[in-house]
Parts: sequence; C-alpha cells; structure tokens
Amino acid sequence: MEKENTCLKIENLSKEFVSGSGRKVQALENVNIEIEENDFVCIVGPSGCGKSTLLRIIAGLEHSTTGKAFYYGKEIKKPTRDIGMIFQQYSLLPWKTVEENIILGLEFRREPKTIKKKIATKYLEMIGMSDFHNAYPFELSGGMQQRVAIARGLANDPIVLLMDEPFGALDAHTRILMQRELLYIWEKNRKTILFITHSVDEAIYLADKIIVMSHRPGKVKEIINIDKPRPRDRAEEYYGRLSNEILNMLEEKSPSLSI
Ligand SMILES: Nc1ncnc2c1ncn2[C@@H]1O[C@H](COP(=O)(O)OP(=O)(O)OP(=O)(O)O)[C@@H](O)[C@H]1O
Repeated sequence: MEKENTCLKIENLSKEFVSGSGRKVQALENVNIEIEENDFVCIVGPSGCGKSTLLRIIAGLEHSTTGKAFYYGKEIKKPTRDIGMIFQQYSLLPWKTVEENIILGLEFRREPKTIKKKIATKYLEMIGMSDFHNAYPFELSGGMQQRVAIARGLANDPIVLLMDEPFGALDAHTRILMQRELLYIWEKNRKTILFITHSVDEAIYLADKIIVMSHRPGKVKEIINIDKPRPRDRAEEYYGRLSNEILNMLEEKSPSLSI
C-alpha cells in the first residue's frame, strides 16, 4: 500500500540499451525506491552503474525496459514542469546571456517581466555572478557555467529537483557554498531532491537518505538514513564512520568482476 506522502516510486525498474550494432547494455536491474515528499536523497554508486539513466527515466526523458516510475501515483511517461533536472553538462544556450539562460524556463511560462527580473537578480546574487548578467556562456569558466545551470534549475522552481552531479565541476570553496545554499533553498521551499554525487562526503553533508548502488547493472545495494541535525559537522564521529562504511560498500566488487 502506497503511503500518502510518497512523491516518487520506482517499481521493479530495469533498463537495457541496445546499440545500433545490436550490442546490449543492461544499465539498471530491478530497482525499487520510494521517496517521500520533501526528502533530500543522494545517490552514490560506481561509474556506469546507471545513476544518470535512472534520473533521466524519472525526468520522463528516457523509457524503462520493464518496471515503472510514478510521481504521486501517476506513471511518468514524459517530462512535466513539476520535475526539473539539472544536468552534469552545463547545457546553457550559447546565444543567450547568463541572465537570459537563468530565466529560460520562465519565458515559456509567460511570467511578467518584473517578476523575471526579480528572480534573475536573486539567483545571480546567489551564485555570486551579478556582474556577469550580460556575459555569454563562452566567456565563462566551466565552474561558472555550471553555477548558471544550477541557478536556472532553481529559478524554474519545480516540485522535484533532479540533480546529476551538479557540483562536480566546481572548485572546493564554491562547492561548499553551493551545498549550503542548496540546503537553505530546500529547507525554505521544502522541495523533494534527488541528487547524484561521486562524493560520499557531499552525500553525508546533504542527504536525509543515501542510496548506494551496485556496479552495473545498477541495483539498490543499501539505503542509509541520516537522522542528524544540519548543518552537519564533518568533525563529528558519525561523519567519518558513515563515510568509511559507504566507501567500503562502493569498493565491493560485483560478482562478475571478482576473480
Ligand atoms: N543512450 C545510451 N545508449 C547506449 N548505452 C547507454 C546510453 N546511455 C547510457 N548507456 C550505458 O548505460 C550504462 C549506465 O550509464 P549511466 O550514464 O546511467 O551511468 P552513471 O552511473 O550515471 O555513470 P557516471 O557515474 O560515470 O556518470 C553505461 O554502461 C552506459 O554506457
């Protein structure tokens, strides 16, 4: 029986890709996940275990081979405004300025100009790029482009935010600032966030729940609940302990790789 506050439900989901030459890749195998509304969930797992594929299916950008994904009980079949995605690559429109890129989603919503300007100003300040509002993506560093992509995802204000390794290209200092800012936005607006990261440290800092995935074909190996107050202190005993536990899980080889 589904709980009332279940926001996302992934049920027996598998995904097999077949390339043009007929080569088959089993990306995901029998994944079952339930995410409650307002949860901040991080996904960690080895490279190629299907994390991005899972997010793309939840975003309605990809179809599963078997199994289903549900948003408040309704099967996800195509992209909706309620579920927003921030991609690994910067994915900015090169012919639009920073400000125009940030409010891109609002253009489609026909928001009044004054509102758009207000939102753009707010997020430009948040990412520390007010001086660059008129710059074009080619004039920015990789980390700056990624900050703009993050601002755009947040400015769209979706109910569910899917984030695919969004802070990977940022320098350590900006990354910590963005982590804090994201937590602040999440606490203020109570969004449901599903966040892929390769950093176990980042997952422990951010998440209510960490989903640890196995090697490809990706399966859910473990779900870890972190019931600790925020902001979390990396010097606390549980931080290091959890980090070691998760790193050990990630190092365990899949049966097909062991000799
Ligand atoms: N469109 C596609 N066509 C064929 N194979 C694909 C496609 N997309 C992904 N794959 C394969 O599916 C597997 C999972 O890919 P995916 O990008 O989801 O992994 P990931 O866990 O996000 O990896 P990483 O952590 O390295 O970003 C990989 O083996 C990849 O080569």
